[in-house]
Amino acid sequence: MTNKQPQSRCGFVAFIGRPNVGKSTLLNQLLGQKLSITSRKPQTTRHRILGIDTLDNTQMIYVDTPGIHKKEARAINRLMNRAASSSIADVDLVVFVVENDRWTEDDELVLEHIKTHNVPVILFINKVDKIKDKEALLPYLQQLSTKYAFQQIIPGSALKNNQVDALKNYLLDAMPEGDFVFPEDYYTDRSERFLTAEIIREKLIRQLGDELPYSITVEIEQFKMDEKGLLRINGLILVERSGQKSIVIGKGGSRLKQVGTDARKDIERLFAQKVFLELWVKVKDGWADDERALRSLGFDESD
Ligand SMILES: Nc1nc2c(ncn2[C@@H]2O[C@H](COP(=O)(O)OP(=O)(O)OP(=O)(O)O)[C@@H](O)[C@H]2O)c(=O)[nH]1
Repeated sequence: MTNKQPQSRCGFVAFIGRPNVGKSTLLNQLLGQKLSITSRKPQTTRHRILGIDTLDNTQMIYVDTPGIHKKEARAINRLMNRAASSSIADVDLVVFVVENDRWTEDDELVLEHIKTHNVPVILFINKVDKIKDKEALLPYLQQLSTKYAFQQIIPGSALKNNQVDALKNYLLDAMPEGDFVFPEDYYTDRSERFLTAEIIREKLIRQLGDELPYSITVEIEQFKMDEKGLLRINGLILVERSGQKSIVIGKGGSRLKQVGTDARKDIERLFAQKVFLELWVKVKDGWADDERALRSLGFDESD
């Protein structure tokens, strides 16, 4: 018998539900500290955001969908829901979040929307901590189970972290076999890195003014939360000539240090999070033998 390696699994999970039912809170709980960075950013739920949860050989990519509410629902087949539906169309599982004790017209609309896609749906009934007498939930559960052939109905509380593990275990089991889409240390989408790179670039421009060539680029090499809850970021500043490198670094490293300090403060404010930022400067000339940089330019071996 061959010694078979455990097959990796990877899938997309969409979170959907009317506004205020607790989707962000639930995502935060599922991801632990990982997503709290994203969620503290204003307006995240307006956009589709990704949280990436990699556990052993399984990677789950959480897709948050924009809230659906009545006004917008009138245009349900148009604009706003394009984002939501595209994220439903290509996911492996949908987590439909509703509130403990009431099923509203908006919930119905969300369900109608979900029904148009042939994906398995888990119903998470949130905020049950608000209900003193749990028995009172039973008729509601009964009622909901007749609405759709949900894979699973899980009553719980995102806020109190109640039954969130049960949901997570279900998600883990439901992920199809496949390679990871993101590196293991990715827990947010690229926009986090992009914003960070932009802040560093802005500080460089401010520090260097006219001395700075347009073509300076910043790459975020590492973006990772350590076990102490410190966000560790390594930024690589790419310049075109070695003369520019010394300009960026400044006398005794003073300029780069200033850029780093200013950027770190802004990044900390953006993510509401302590940050450790390290910056390096490299000359782009070396790109020819830098595989990563070549890839970022769109070349690979098959070209
Ligand atoms: N009691 C209780 N409150 C909760 C629970 N989950 C979330 N909330 C509260 O409900 C409110 C809305 O939660 P969010 O996570 O922001 O809801 P959302 O669905 O992401 O909302 P949108 O961003 O508008 O789509 C917040 O005040 C949360 O603290 C829960 O399990 N129990």
